[in-house]
Amino acid sequence: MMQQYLRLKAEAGSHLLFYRMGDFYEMFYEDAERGARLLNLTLTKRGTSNGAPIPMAGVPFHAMEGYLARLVALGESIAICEQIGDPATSKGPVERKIVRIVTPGTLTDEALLPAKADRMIAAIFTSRANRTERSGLAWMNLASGEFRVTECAPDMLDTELHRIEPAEMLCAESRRPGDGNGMAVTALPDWHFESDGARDVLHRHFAVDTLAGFGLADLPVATCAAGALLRYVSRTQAQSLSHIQTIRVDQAGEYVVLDPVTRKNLELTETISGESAPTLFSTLDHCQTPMGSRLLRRWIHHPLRDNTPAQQRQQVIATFLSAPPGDDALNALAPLDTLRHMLERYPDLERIATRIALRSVRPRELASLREALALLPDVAQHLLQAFVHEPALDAFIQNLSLDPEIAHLLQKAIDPEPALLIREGGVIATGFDSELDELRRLASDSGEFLLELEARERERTGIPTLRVEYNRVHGFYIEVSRGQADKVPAEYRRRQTLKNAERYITPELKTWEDKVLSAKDRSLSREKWLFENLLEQLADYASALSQCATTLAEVDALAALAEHAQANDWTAPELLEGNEILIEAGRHPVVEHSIERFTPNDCELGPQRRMLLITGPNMGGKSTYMRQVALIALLARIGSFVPARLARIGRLDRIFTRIGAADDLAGGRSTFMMEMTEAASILSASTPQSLVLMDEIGRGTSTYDGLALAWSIAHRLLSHNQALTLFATHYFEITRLPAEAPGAANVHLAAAESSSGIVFLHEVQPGPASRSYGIQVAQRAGIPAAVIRHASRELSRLEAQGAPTPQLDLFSAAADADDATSNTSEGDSALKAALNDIDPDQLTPREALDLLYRLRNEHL
Ligand SMILES: Nc1ncnc2c1ncn2[C@@H]1O[C@H](COP(=O)(O)OP(=O)(O)OP(=O)(O)O)[C@@H](O)[C@H]1O
Repeated sequence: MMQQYLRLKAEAGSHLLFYRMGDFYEMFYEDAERGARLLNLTLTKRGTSNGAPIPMAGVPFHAMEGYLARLVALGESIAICEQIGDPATSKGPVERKIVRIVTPGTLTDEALLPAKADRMIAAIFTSRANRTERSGLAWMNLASGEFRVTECAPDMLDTELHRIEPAEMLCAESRRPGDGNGMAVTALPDWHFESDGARDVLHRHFAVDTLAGFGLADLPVATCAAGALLRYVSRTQAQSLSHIQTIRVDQAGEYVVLDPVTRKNLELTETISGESAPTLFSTLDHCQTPMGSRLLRRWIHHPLRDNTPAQQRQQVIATFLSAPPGDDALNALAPLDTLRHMLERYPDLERIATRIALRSVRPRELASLREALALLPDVAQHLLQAFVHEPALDAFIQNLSLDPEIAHLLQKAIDPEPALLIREGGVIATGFDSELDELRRLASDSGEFLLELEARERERTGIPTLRVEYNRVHGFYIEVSRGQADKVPAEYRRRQTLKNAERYITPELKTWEDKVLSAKDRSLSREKWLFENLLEQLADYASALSQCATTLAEVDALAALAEHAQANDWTAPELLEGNEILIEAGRHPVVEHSIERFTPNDCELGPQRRMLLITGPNMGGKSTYMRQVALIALLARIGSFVPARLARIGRLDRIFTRIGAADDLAGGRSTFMMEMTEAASILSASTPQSLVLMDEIGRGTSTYDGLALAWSIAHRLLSHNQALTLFATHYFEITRLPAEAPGAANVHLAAAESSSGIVFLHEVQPGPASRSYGIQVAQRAGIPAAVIRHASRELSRLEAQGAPTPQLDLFSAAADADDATSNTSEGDSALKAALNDIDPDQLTPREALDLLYRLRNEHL
């Protein structure tokens, strides 16, 4: 057996091997040690190898899913090996085979997948193409069948990976990145990425001779990544990947680029501290189905640059909101609410469709699919009748009309309440197959025959206590008490002797038993065969089903956005072609829920007013204001309504944020270094179509260095990048920038002082703030009164001394100073040389006086 194990382990490579033995999956050697440690299992021993005991650890087969989920969450991959031979007929160990490989990125099992997030697997490859270094990226959502590729410059790879958020990343062995960024990294042999081989894998899968039809002709590096990815994923699945039907190219420029820092700072789907709520997604996710939630999450991470698709979504939301409630009192729900109630009853159709394609769907999923399909016409009907005519809704209605044959087939084939697993039987409905019905009747119709036999035998033998019974070990038997045993007829054969009774079998009972037991076996295998046939038939509908699931997800996500817009008084933003952002009475979409009275604020940015310098006290609301502007712009770009009285949002290519940094200790970079790295990337990549958020740049170093840097960065953004910028700062000196540079304007968050301390008004007003109120804020934070008094005295002293205000243009000031110093030192040395040349003892008093005058004239 160990030989067989070692052969399979060699096949499994670095994956943990779950080796099926009876009711357990066992792990051996290092796998056992690793598995026991990760899963907290008892490590035992089995046999020896070279005299040393072999470590072993196992999990019960019925609990495998839970253990797999835990291992996958830890980034492990597992090869599952099953017994495929028949133990009764095998000589030596039963034949075993690796039937499935579970890796973090290739999950399709409901139990292992998060309901509200996609699990992607990606492959990256960087190589030279047309004399420039390019990075190719291919990614797949195995659970939905989505397969995409893109190419980018190598320095954008990290940004692209954060957009996709793969759970597992494949790379070439020789180009393994140092840090997986929380993803499980799997290195593959370099030749998997080799161009001809990769192309070949794709050609064979899609049964095509050229990839030009998919738009891959100009993406040679991405093609290599796509081939390697498809090869890897096929190996992990026992079934063909027939549901991967196409490959889509993500065009550069399709989405507003959000770098990893910005996704984090804006708390789109995760808070800065790593929680899942409150985030923009958790606030908006009123979806009724898991596939709707997943789509909404994808939308939030993929704001659109083009206005048209965003406007289409907006239009549907507006249509959902404009329909009045029904007339009759019984049906007083607004059509949107009715729609959402209908969606509530849908299972995860998207994933069921995939498991149909992979032939791994469970009987109960088919039952829920049957119920869901019965509801489809109602949803389509409702979309048609309750809302005004709208082209996008027409397309939805069309996609929701599936071939009725599939519902019909499920209705006929699947039992109203099917068993959990096909191997238990009880999945195929009565009436679907006459042979199965007959076998089932034979297998279960035992009651009457046995009663009749018992009555007949009692009468024939004259033993009134004679009983016909069954147990699993001995099968059917006739039991007679010991005292009556001498009365049994000659054809009774003894099966078992107990203390007080004898058990017999008769030829008639034996024949009947054989028939029943074999009928049971035959009915189970007939049922399994019928189920497999059914899956084959259903597989033909998998792509129509998945199309229908996508449509339901879209309807659900749009209905959720409509619901949120209605409940929170959001408005439809106007999407413009130019680069401008105009917001009236805007609110922060997440913070407005955690605060009783949120103060709305305006924002106006455009070609003539590209930068707002935002000042105001700590806690005044600067960060909230900046984030709310970015989030409103982002919401507009995903096609949602926005929290504002009015919003006009132009096209954006990127959103950048540089908001308070935490030390990147793991990456070995200090706060200041992080701050400057982020600022550097903004200065190098932002354009007039970018929205840039800069919060307190420069505060991580000494005052003058910080101020000088902040000033110069603001200046550069304004004059060179010309990006739409919100620039919050505590350096009041910078508020003089608008006087020098047109295109910048000062605003401040207002605060007032009252007898009980400072009051934050959270209102954005024109002009710079007059003071910083740092000491008042510190007082509110609970700094001891003695310290506050001391600080106030110190402040008055500094103000009285007229603490030097640094020159604004510090760099040129420094340069001037440098010049001055160098002049002085040159003068010094000339003076020194002149003095050195003098011999005072040789000078008359008159000559000494003349020399003194001369030196003064020359050197002062
Ligand atoms: N528009 C608003 N209406 C009501 N409350 C607000 C508003 N904006 C911010 N706040 C509240 O004020 C608090 C401080 O806001 P924020 O962190 O944005 O201030 P800040 O000026 O950036 O402070 P710091 O300079 O210390 O970072 C927030 O936690 C929020 O509760």
